[in-house]
Amino acid sequence: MSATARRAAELEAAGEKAAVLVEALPWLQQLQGALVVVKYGGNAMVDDELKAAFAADVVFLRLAGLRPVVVHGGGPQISAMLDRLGIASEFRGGYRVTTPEAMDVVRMVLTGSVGRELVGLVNAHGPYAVGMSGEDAGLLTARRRAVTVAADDGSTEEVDVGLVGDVVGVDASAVRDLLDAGRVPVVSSVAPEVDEHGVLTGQVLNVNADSAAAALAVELGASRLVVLTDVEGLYASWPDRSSLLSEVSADDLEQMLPGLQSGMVPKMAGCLAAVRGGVPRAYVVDGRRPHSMLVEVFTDAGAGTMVTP
Ligand SMILES: Nc1ncnc2c1ncn2[C@@H]1O[C@H](COP(=O)(O)OP(=O)(O)O)[C@@H](O)[C@H]1O
Ligand SMILES: CC(=O)N[C@@H](CCC(=O)OP(=O)(O)O)C(=O)O
Repeated sequence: MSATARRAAELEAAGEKAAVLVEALPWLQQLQGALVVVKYGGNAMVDDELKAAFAADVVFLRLAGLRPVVVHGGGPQISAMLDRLGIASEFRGGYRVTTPEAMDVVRMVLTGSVGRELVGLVNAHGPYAVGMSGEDAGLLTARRRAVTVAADDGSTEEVDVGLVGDVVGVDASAVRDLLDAGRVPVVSSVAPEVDEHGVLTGQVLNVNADSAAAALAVELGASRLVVLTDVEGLYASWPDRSSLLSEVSADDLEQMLPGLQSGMVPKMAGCLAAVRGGVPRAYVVDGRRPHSMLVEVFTDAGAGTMVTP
């Protein structure tokens, strides 16, 4: 390639980069100060490069004038540790059956390991991230839940999944304090249990991270809930790859919910709860693609599946 042709190619590439920045401009204006809850799922956080790209995206949101809050899972990491310790674990209806022994490991892995790692990756860019769990400053409280599982004959049964909770209370004042101080809260989904009178029992519960993110997004009045996962988005008839939905309304999603499988159950129930609770948009995006969150937030085309009220 001649020097002139190379120069022309460089200028064209620079123009394309500028076009991307210009496309982001209206979104940057619209989203100044907007609170965005980002749920980072365990299956999209098994690769070091992806984790670093995710942390950079979070810092980008913060420096672009948004207010990101990260809620993280860690299902595969919990399963790996349970395996190492020889503790059996299984999922029913998308939720981990959690014995007291497993609960200790869930808490240790989510708050003590996965959360710490994310905080470190974000803070490689500056002192932004502060890790906390649902136990800190009364952030979350939860009540035990049973899980409804569909049998092959079409009937449903209630299954006891042990120390698994639904969020019943959110006190987000500590999260707001951190946001006001310019920090990025990084939250793990372990929550103290309350009884039917709202009294703390002294037990902690394992809360699915999608459900925790949705509850926090509602309480914070978030502008967006972005759920990163290990699939392109929601498929209308999984696993038919031609059935990817770019958009779904809350009403249509509610109809689909009983037919969904495995990890998609709490994820889509969370998105539904978020938009029904006042969050204008919830997105499920492919966390295996680096920077998919930035594409979702700052481009016209978006990525993944958008849930609207
Ligand atoms: N209708 C569906 N659309 C997309 N994925 C589905 C669907 N039904 C089941 N799945 C499965 O759900 C998985 C995502 O859930 P999960 O593994 O719990 O994610 P995460 O770890 O990100 O929370 C996908 O990888 C896919 O295998
Ligand atoms: C009750 C329940 O299933 N809790 C989850 C909590 C972690 C989580 O949600 O992690 P992902 O987002 O990576 O799936 C679990 O034990 O795996």
